[in-house]
Amino acid sequence: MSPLPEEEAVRAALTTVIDPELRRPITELGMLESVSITGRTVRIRVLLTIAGCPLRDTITQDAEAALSAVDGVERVEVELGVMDQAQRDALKEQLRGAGGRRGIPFNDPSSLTRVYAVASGKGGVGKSSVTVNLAVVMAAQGLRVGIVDADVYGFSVPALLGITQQPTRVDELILPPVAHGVKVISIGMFVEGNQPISWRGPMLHRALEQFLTDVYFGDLDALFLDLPPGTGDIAISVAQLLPSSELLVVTTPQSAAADVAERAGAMAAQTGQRVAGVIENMSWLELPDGGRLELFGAGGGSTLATRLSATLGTEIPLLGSIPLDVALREGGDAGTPLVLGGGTSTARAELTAIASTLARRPRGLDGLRLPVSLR
Ligand SMILES: Nc1ncnc2c1ncn2[C@@H]1O[C@H](COP(=O)(O)OP(=O)(O)OP(=O)(O)O)[C@@H](O)[C@H]1O
Repeated sequence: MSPLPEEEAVRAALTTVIDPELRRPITELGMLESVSITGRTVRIRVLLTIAGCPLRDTITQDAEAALSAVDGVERVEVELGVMDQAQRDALKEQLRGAGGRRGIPFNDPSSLTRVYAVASGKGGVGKSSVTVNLAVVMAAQGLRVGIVDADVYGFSVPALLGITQQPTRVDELILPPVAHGVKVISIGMFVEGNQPISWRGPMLHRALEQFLTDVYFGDLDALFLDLPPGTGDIAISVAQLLPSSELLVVTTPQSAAADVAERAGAMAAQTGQRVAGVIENMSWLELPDGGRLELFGAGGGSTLATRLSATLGTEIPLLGSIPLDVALREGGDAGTPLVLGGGTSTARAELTAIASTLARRPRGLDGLRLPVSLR
């Protein structure tokens, strides 16, 4: 018969129970109120941030599983409670840093998060599909990744990632849902059903500012912003609110699409943002005989990269060319991005290669920019 469970082992096991939204061990977040061991029975009391915490069952199950695996434990009882205001304040202070620092954490000089604003000239070129696949690949590679769906009129990121859960609010702090390892916030999570949004520029600016200030992303390696197509208010707000963000410009190979995308990329000359590169999507369709059908023509991506390099006076790379792939569209419809599935495909390989290139780019302090004003 195994020896009776020891408190040290029980507490060690609890460090593996991660709060699904905050993505940190419950033991570090002030959520573990008490542990008691009587013979082979372990009782713990866990404090949730709010009463209706949607992930209470996940936390309970994870704690039960972790404790059951401890030597000598035969019975586990998990009791749930709710933090009081003082405990919530302490948690918020811990998450935000001493003094409950407000402001956009990605602009902090110590932030090492690479911020990529994904832009396109025209709509429907696959900007959102590319964004979610890149983010999911990076998360699968072990990076901490977030997405802000800033495509206010055509928000689609939650559906592409299969998210139906609402963000949890801890007072004014918003905890983003996590899907496939990626923290996601979208304006679509704050509107009823499929309501159209008819906000004007200043409201959009404030909404985006609130996302960037009040949403707790924690330390991220990469943050993607899915912009609306074109060079509208949101693109300008992103440049103002996140001056160190870099643009990724998505286009199809069609020359007309590349022309429009050039305007979106060239905006960087006015905002002082960098362009991290061009991504060509829907580049060709692979035929059953192995041939390629260039449905939308050819060369738009490399033409765009060349022209942006000339306009901006710096080398802008074509990061990759992603073919049309039925599985990519199906994965989006099902909420399970293509890159998660098994099997091989050129689209998957290209997305993975682009994500690796972006993940390798260091974000040093030289990447920091001072805020610009375009008004
Ligand atoms: N490489 C691809 N192969 C097959 N289908 C694709 C590919 N890229 C995107 N699609 C499909 O094309 C449609 C448009 O893609 P998506 O919504 O990602 O574009 P978008 O540029 O973000 O559009 P918008 O900005 O107008 O919302 C979707 O149905 C998506 O599944």
